[in-house]
Amino acid sequence: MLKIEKMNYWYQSKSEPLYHAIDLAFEAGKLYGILGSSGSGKTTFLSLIAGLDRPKTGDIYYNNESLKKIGLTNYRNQYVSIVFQSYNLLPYLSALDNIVAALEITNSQHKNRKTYAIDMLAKVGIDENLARKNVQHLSGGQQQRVAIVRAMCCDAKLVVADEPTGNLDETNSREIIRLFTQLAHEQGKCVIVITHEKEIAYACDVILELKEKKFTQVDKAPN
Ligand SMILES: Nc1ncnc2c1ncn2[C@@H]1O[C@H](COP(=O)(O)OP(=O)(O)OP(=O)(O)O)[C@@H](O)[C@H]1O
Repeated sequence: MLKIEKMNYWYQSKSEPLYHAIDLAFEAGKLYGILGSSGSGKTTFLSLIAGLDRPKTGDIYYNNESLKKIGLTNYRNQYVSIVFQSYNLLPYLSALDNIVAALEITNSQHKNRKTYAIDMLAKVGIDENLARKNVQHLSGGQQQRVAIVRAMCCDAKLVVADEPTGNLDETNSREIIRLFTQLAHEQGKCVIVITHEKEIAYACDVILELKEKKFTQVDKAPN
């Protein structure tokens, strides 16, 4: 689904590139965990594959089409969903209205967007009563579930998440990873999650570690 060829990036203020030219591929239906020490370039990598910034060299292909050709705005609107550590929900709106707004922005074809949003929220344990509350009154775990429902409802086949469990306790973190696994295995999406937590990474189908400017696949420890 996503192919990265000879990609590199550097910040103007830094004297050297962040990576050795990256060649990497991500498939649909799989959950990927990305590990790496602080400052290794994980968030920058995610912003490049999410189309928030452009590689300085090399290219990224979505279903064999270059992002340069697709256009970054088009790519972000249609093909990719982003889940942040800080949830990034629209404040002052209810969970329900957050989902309906996302369905409107992405021009979802669902006939009754409100009913669809209520059904989807119920699937992650947010009942209608809770769904009608201002999101700021929900707990961190509940807000992150709303953010994941937003990714689930949109047609985007690629979901990228930056430390989605960073602010959550163990129980909520497990639940979030379960939802990501569902997105990959049941909805056939390609889900790429950056995490500091080894347990989260080990729950993924493929673990990649960014170390010394290179991505290396990490073998899963035997159970
Ligand atoms: N806007 C920027 N301008 C200049 N340098 C930056 C900028 N953003 C990040 N950097 C630097 O680029 C390097 C990679 O940053 P990045 O945030 O991608 O790393 P990370 O692996 O996600 O780190 P963390 O795990 O701490 O979030 C770091 O040295 C960081 O200081």
